[in-house]
Amino acid sequence: MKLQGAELRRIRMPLVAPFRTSFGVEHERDVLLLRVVTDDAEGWGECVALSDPRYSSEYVDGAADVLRRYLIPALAAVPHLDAPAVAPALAQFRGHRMAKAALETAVLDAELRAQGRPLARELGAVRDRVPCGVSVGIMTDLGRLLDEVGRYLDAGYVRIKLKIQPGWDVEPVRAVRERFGDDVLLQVDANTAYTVADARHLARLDPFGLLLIEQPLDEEDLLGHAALARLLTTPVCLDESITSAKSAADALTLGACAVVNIKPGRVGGYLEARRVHDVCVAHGVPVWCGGMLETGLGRAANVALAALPGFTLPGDTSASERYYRTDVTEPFVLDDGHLPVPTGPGIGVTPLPDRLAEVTASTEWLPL
Ligand SMILES: CSCC[C@@H](NC(=O)CCC(=O)O)C(=O)O
Ligand SMILES: [Mg+2]
Repeated sequence: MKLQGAELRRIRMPLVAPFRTSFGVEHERDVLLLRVVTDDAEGWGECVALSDPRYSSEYVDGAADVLRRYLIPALAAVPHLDAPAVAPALAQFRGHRMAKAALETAVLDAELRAQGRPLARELGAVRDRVPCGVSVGIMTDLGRLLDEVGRYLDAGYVRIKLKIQPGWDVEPVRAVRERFGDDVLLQVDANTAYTVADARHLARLDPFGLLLIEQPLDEEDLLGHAALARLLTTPVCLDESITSAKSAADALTLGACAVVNIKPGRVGGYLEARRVHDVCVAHGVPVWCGGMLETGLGRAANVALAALPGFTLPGDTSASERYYRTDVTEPFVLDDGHLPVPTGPGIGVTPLPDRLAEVTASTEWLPL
């Protein structure tokens, strides 16, 4: 393939409700979508970077800038472009994994659409639907939390994840256990809000039979997570710390985690995400697919990834309505707690033109 041009599109997606984590509150997603035009086909990629550099160092304006000035021009120089050629062509630029992931995904989507191959098949999916968990934000009071958890369980979600932070951790977990029982699959996500000095406090979560505690410490503190893992019975899962297959191998070798949350945007794309999966499977470590409040475009690709054999825990692959009143694609609708794996070529979905126009804030065409 030869890259002929690329469109950077910013869309504004209001959330159905504010989503609060230990690093802030999201009311609306300012999403960067990428459409690449090649001589064979077009392809779509969604950049998962948030508006501000609070989850990681990336943010959406920075991703747009690095794509416009460095990443897209670098691909224009590749004579025979295909998805495996993207990462090597971009390796000269440091970091910016979410921006690189969006670009690689768009190239992969175009390549697979041209071949008529679904992404799930390309990645090695073994399932045609995936069980879905849901992420529940930090609330103002326990009553509202329990109402929201009850609604998600009634909707059929097979796993509940609670966002936690100092001052909102043991009590919400206890309240959910007391109201919904010990059989509900339950986990927590701290988004780096604690330090290893909080180990004794975090051990108070151990009696509640959690599946895992996600990213309790700073993303660079692998040794702290290894020390914490020795003090807790709840398995430690890493999210922000795992930025590549190599970093997954390092974390596992150090005993820093027993479970890995795989997010394609965080690790630089779906091809690296598969490598992270393969490393974890080789170590006998379960993985699950994390989420970044993706629209149906990123959601479709995540559901394909979540169908790989090592994804043995329910992911944050919720229905479109968890976050959006109207998605930019046909909505993903929960069916008996599962989402179907897209079967169309490439990521298997495309934006609905009218809906895309409604939410578009800006478009920028980069001729190459
Ligand atoms: C805006 S918070 C995004 C990062 C967070 N993601 C979720 O909690 C799941 C979000 C989703 O369902 O897409 C995480 O650290 O795992
Ligand atoms: Mg997380």
